[in-house]
Amino acid sequence: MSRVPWTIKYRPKVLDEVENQEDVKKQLREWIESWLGRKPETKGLLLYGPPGTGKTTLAYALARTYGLEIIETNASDSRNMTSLRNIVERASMAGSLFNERGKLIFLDEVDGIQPRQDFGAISAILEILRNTKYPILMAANDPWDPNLRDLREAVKMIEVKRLGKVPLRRLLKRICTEERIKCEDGAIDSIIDASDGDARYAINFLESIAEGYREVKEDLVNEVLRRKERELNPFETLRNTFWAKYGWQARQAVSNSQIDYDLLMRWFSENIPVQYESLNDMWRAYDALSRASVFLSRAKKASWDMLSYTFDLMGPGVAMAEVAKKTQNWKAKWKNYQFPQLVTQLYRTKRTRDLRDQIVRKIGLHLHTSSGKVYSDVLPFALVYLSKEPEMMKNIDLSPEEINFAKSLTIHENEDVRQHIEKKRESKLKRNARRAKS
Ligand SMILES: Nc1ncnc2c1ncn2[C@@H]1O[C@H](COP(=O)(O)OP(=O)(O)OP(=O)(O)O)[C@@H](O)[C@H]1O
Repeated sequence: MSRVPWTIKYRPKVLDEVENQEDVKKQLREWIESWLGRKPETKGLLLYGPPGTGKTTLAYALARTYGLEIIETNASDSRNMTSLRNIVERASMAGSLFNERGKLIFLDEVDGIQPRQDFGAISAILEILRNTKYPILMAANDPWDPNLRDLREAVKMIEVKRLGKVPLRRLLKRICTEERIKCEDGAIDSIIDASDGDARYAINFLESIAEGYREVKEDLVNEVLRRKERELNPFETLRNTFWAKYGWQARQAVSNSQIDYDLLMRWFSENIPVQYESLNDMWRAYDALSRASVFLSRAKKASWDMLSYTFDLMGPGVAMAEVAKKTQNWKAKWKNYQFPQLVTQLYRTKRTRDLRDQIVRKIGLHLHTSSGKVYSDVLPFALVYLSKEPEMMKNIDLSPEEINFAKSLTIHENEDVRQHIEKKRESKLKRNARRAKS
C-alpha cells in the first residue's frame, strides 16, 4: 500500500486547525461570508507569500470549513483556462451557485503564467473573474511581476507570512507524537532553522530523517544539513572532483552533486584551465567533458541510463586527466574557482533582458499577437517605426526607462533592419528577373 506523505497526512482540514495565520483566516472568512450573503466584496482573492507557508492548505481548509466543493487548477495552463471558462459559464446559466453544494475555484501558481507561452491566460482569468458566480481564490509566490498588474488591480490581495518558529515547532512535535517517533528538541530546532518558515520543507525533512533512521537526533540532522549544503555548492563539487586521488571519489563528487547537470558542465568547462597547468591535461579533461555532454543529451532524449556515462566522464574523466596524479608525490593544488561566464553574464544582463521582454509584451498586446511572433517577425520593424513616431511609444504605454532602452536599441537595429530590407529587396528583384526570363 502506498504511503501518504506527511505534508498531506497532517495537512489541516479546517481553518481552525491551521497554525497561526490568524489575520489571513479572518479575512478569508469575511470574504467567503460576503459571497454567501450574495454580496461579495471582490470576486477574486489572491493569497501570496513564500513557498510552503500554507496557501494551498488555507484554500482547502476554507472550502472544507464552509462545505464548498473545491475546483483546483494550475493557472499557467491555457487548457485549464478553457475548461474553467466553461464551468463559470455553465454556472451563470444555471442560476445561483449556492442552490446545491457551493464551489470554490482555486487557481494555483498564477505567477507561473508565462506571457509568451500562455498567451491570453491573464485576460482569460480577468474574464472569468468578471463573469463568475463562484468565489475565485488564487495563489502566488511572487505576485509583483508587471504582467500581473491588471490581475492585482482586480482582486483583493492577502499576504501569507512565513510560519514562525513557535507554530512550526508545535506542528513538528505533534507529528512526532502521532507517528510515535523519538525526536530530540535540538533536532527539531535545527530543522526549523534550516526551513526558514517553509512548513513543507520542514515536514518533508522530518519525514525523510524519521524514515531513514527511525529516530530524529540532533547530530544526525546537523550532519545531513551539512551534507546538503555541500552538495548544493558548485565550488565544493569542483574541489572534490579535481582533488580526487581515485576515479571513484571523483564520480561520487559528481553524482552526489545537487547542481543541475548542464550548469555543472559549465562550471567544469570554466575551471579546467584554472585547475590544470599543462595543456595536455587540459586537452584530456575537455575531451572527457565534451563526451560527457554527448551522453547527457542522449540521456535527456533517449534514456536516463546514459546518465551513468555522463558521471563517469564528468567525474573520473576530468579528474584523471591530470597525469601527475598517478605519481607518488602528487598534491592537490588550491585554486580560486570562477563562476561560469554565462552565469555572470546572465546575471549582469538580467535588467536589460527584462526591459526587452516588457517592450515586446507591450508591442504584442497592442498588435494582438504573441510575444514569440513579435520577436521573430515584428521587433526590428516595430523599433524603426517607433523611432520615427515617438508619440507611439507613449501610446503603447512604455515607461520612460523602456523608451530610453528602445531608443538605444533602435540605433543598432536601424542599420540591421536597413541591411535586412535591402537584402530582401535585392533577392526579390533577382527572383523577378529570373521569372521574367523564364
Ligand atoms: N499554517 C499551517 N498550519 C499547519 N500546517 C501547515 C501550515 N502551513 C503549511 N502547513 C503544512 O505545510 C504543507 C505545505 O503547505 P502548502 O502546500 O499549503 O504551501 P503553499 O504556500 O501552498 O506552497 P507553494 O507556494 O509552494 O504552493 C501543507 O501540506 C501542510 O501540511
